[in-house]
Amino acid sequence: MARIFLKTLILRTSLEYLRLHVTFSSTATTRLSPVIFCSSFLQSCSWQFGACSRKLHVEADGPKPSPAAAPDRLPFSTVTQEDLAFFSKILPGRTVTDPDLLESSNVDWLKSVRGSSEVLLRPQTREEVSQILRYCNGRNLAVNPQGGNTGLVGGSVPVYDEIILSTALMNKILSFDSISGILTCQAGCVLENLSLYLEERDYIMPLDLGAKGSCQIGGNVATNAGGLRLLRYGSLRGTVLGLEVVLADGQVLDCLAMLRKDNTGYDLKQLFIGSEGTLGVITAVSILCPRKPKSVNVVFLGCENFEQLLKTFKLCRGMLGEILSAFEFLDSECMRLLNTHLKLPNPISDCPFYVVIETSGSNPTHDGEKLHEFLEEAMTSSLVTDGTVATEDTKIKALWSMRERITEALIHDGFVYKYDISIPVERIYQLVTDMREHLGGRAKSVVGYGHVGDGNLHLNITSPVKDPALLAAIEPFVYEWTASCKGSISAEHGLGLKKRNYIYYSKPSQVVAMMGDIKAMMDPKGILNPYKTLPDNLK
Ligand SMILES: O=C(O)CC[C@@H](O)C(=O)O
Ligand SMILES: [Zn+2]
Repeated sequence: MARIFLKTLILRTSLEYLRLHVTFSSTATTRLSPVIFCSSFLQSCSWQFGACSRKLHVEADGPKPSPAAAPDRLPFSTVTQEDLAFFSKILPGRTVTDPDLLESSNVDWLKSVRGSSEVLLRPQTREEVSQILRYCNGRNLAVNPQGGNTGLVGGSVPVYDEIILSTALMNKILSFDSISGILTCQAGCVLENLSLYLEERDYIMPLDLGAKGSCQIGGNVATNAGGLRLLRYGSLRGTVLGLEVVLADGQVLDCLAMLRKDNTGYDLKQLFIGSEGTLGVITAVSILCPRKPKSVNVVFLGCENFEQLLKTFKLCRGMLGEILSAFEFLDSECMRLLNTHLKLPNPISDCPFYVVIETSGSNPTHDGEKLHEFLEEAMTSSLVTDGTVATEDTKIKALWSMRERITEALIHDGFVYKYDISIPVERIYQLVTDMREHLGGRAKSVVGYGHVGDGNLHLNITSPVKDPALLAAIEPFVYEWTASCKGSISAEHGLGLKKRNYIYYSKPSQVVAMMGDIKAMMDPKGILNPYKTLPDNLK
């Protein structure tokens, strides 16, 4: 009975309220409820599935960093032939000095920060990392720890000639406990590979990012990456159970607990989560993984204004409760860029705002019923004006790409100024509106998208080329606006090189000074990822 009811409801819904193409999913024989979906949209974008947006590289002739962005080079030693001989001895065949091979490690994914390192080290074990750091500390050589190099704030590349210490070859899974769901692996494991490994065992990673095909778990933890599943599974500060870290002087700090509960003193691993490689190099991680949901649905909806979108979020939380796993948004400007630059067609009719809602649960019938009830309520109360639903994997990926590939679409629009703000959710879009008004016609595009469920806005502004006058109009306006709402000027991307000097907009000087004390205690010579995270002039 329930299934027939569902079928009737969704068909009625689609006919009366949604202008949609109705097709049946490939699982329609086992599930009676039809899937509402635009099939032409799916065909046209099927080629790009699995192609992680961060894998698409733009040409390597991007702009050089502005001199103002980098402080003067600190008095570290420079790498000598003797140093290279030492590295080659401990890392035979894994000490890279060929400038062509170093090129992609010297420049960030956005091509906005470019270092001039002459050596890239590729250790495979914590012992090798320990030997490298002990040596560099003794010689006063600066080190830039690097994971997948997908960061957006210039934290993952050298600023000058720092030695690049890549974790890419530290890519072994060390253990997985199928009862507790605790995974322990080396820091260089690529997030997508971990996800595939876990999915075969009926588990998933607690985090998911657009950059999953390239980013590494060590970098994710070092930056406390947020991403698309945070609403459901919380931040890495909760799901990371243990870390192994090599300190600046080469000591190995074993905090690799595999326990959910451990109140024996200070939780030192938290110091390294989000410290962007400035306090130690993470070499292994243990992380609590959720069970793979048996039923996943994704809905793509259109709203007339941001107020309706927020009401939809409130309704969604109330009606979907425990099965809600993501609530993301994009504005019509993002849609325009997806259409123009990536040729991704809008799966629904044009609307000022779009929402991606994901549900994950253990009972497809129960989840389907809840979702349909929510959709009916959202449509009858005119909170949403159009929409489409997917339950089948390929179609789910197609809808997700409308959200995940915005970063890539922006790269094709011009030089991108990126802001990653968290403020009380009611106000997140006001910043975009105010910025548009403030800039007038000076920017090429001003777009807003992000994680509504986490109160996290991604405000991105583009110009045909790098434009210092535009930057001067954006900053400090954007930071002052954020501080006036007691928000964070970096919700999930970190401070890196680009945002380090704006830390005071979100943290009191006393707190920043204490961060400086911790850095001085743990890395007295300051060799680990210099010029990042901490401001140039500690107050
Ligand atoms: O490109 C950005 O500004 C945001 C990237 C990422 O955090 C996202 O949520 O898509
Ligand atoms: Zn994000």
